[in-house]
Amino acid sequence: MTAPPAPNGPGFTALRADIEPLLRDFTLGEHDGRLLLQGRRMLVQSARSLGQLREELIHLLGTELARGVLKRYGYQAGFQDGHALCQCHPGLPVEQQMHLGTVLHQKKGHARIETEPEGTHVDLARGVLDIRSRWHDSVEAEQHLLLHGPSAEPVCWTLGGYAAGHLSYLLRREVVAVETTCRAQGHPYCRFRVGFREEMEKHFPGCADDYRRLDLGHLFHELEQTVEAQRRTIRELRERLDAAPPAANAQAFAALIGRSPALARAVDIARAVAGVSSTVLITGESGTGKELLARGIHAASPRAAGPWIALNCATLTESLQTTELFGHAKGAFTGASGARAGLFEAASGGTLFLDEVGELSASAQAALLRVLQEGVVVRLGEHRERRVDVRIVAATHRDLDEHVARGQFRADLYYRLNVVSIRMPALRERGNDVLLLAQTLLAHFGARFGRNLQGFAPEVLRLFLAHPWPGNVRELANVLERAVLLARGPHVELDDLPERFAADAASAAAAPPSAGAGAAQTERERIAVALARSGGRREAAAALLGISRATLWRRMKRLGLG
Ligand SMILES: Nc1ncnc2c1ncn2[C@@H]1O[C@H](COP(=O)(O)OP(=O)(O)OP(=O)(O)O)[C@@H](O)[C@H]1O
Repeated sequence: MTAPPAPNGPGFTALRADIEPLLRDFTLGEHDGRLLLQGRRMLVQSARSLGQLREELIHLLGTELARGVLKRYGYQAGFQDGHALCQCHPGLPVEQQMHLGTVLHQKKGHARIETEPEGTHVDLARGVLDIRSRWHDSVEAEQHLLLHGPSAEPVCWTLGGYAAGHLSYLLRREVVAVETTCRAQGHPYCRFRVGFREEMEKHFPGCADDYRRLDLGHLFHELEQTVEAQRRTIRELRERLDAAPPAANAQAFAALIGRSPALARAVDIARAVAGVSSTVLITGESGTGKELLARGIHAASPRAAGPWIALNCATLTESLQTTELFGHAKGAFTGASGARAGLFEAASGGTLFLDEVGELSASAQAALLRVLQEGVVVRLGEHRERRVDVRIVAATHRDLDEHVARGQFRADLYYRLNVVSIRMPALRERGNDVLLLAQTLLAHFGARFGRNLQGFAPEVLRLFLAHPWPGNVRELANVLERAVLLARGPHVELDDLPERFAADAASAAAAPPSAGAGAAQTERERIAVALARSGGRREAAAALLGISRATLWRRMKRLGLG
């Protein structure tokens, strides 16, 4: 930070242009790789590591406590540098020492500092210190924008701390630096006001509070509250899982066709979690019905009458992700002719479904974390925080664990999203569901295209059961839409399926029969076909097969047809 020349202060002598060579003692040791300033070891670190540290502190301690820790860290850095510089140049007048500190602060890469002559008054002999300055390209604001997105408050905490520390050392009095506007708030540069604590307190009450030591009692209290809130959520979830589904929930998941235990498990968890407003992460392959399940959660929740908004994050560019989700002010970027609310504001009172959440950019991840932590959004180019009440259901077909391990997805965001996770099973794990779905989709497309098809040829059903369905239900729907359009007779035949099924059929016919497994497969297929023909009704299927309902049940259990 510190004080560059103040033209109107009597004790503030003009600075020499050659002051920078005074930093010559800032040398790299040749043998031991140590960077020294007057015998004190210095450190060069990447801007991102500061950003990451800030971010973890904010996540761990909350913004308020993190700000205090980082200001004190900056204060120590400025204080120590002030001491080292005074040792290097013991005879240098204090005004020049102040400038030297500014040069060193700049050289360390924190910001480019420019004094505002207007408003700056320094007359140390009379105890006057009021420095106004502009800080261009603050590293801290840059990192904050990168990792957290725009901020409603100034964020250059270590930088301000450094200024305060350096001047406090030089002037042997408590000096405070207050950032009045910040680049992270959307301003072109940051502005600081620096002065003695007593005077500054008059203009900025409480401005020295951050320099006090950490209040551990407060921290523990917050931690306890968080743990207790999580315990409450878990208790509530347990109770809901145990209770019978409430009537209002009954129809919410009706669109999800299937009776397999794997699907039932996913729906059970979704139904249980619908009533609380926890964030939910739905995982599973593409086309398994993640969005359908998310809609069910919304429909079964107390927010059902509120908005349901779905966004596929993969379809937007990085900059669009931020503006779509969080909105923007008028003139925030070229072409922003008017202010616009983002989807978070639009979804307030309801549910926002973030599909392909693994594709969110780093800045959108940071802003999303803020919404999850603090329940506020800041539109791009604005300073104002807007409170939103949105339930987030996110989905991904990716392995987010791996994404986190590779540093492509924030671990803290992952944990926040993953409060409850639901895995949608792949269609090939759902046994007979494929036949039930096929029947339903046949009726659906038949009605849409005016075709009255009665069912499927048995070999088609066999192929459906054997097919791995990499595209899951979406692939099945596409296959059936095409088949309904192509079918000439009352049943869907092998010819009506895409060519890959003909190849499957040929290889099935060519495969040598394998004793036990083959018999089981045939029995499984016969049962599956009977169930499909009878629309899933076991009694009718048993009658078709000529066995009792109990025998059918036993055989289904043995063959894993659930
Ligand atoms: N169990 C089901 N019953 C009825 N229709 C289903 C079922 N599962 C999925 N579908 C249908 O399959 C299609 C794909 O479903 P959805 O979009 O929910 O999948 P997704 O897992 O979200 O896919 P993606 O990951 O590609 O976004 C939709 O048309 C949906 O209605």
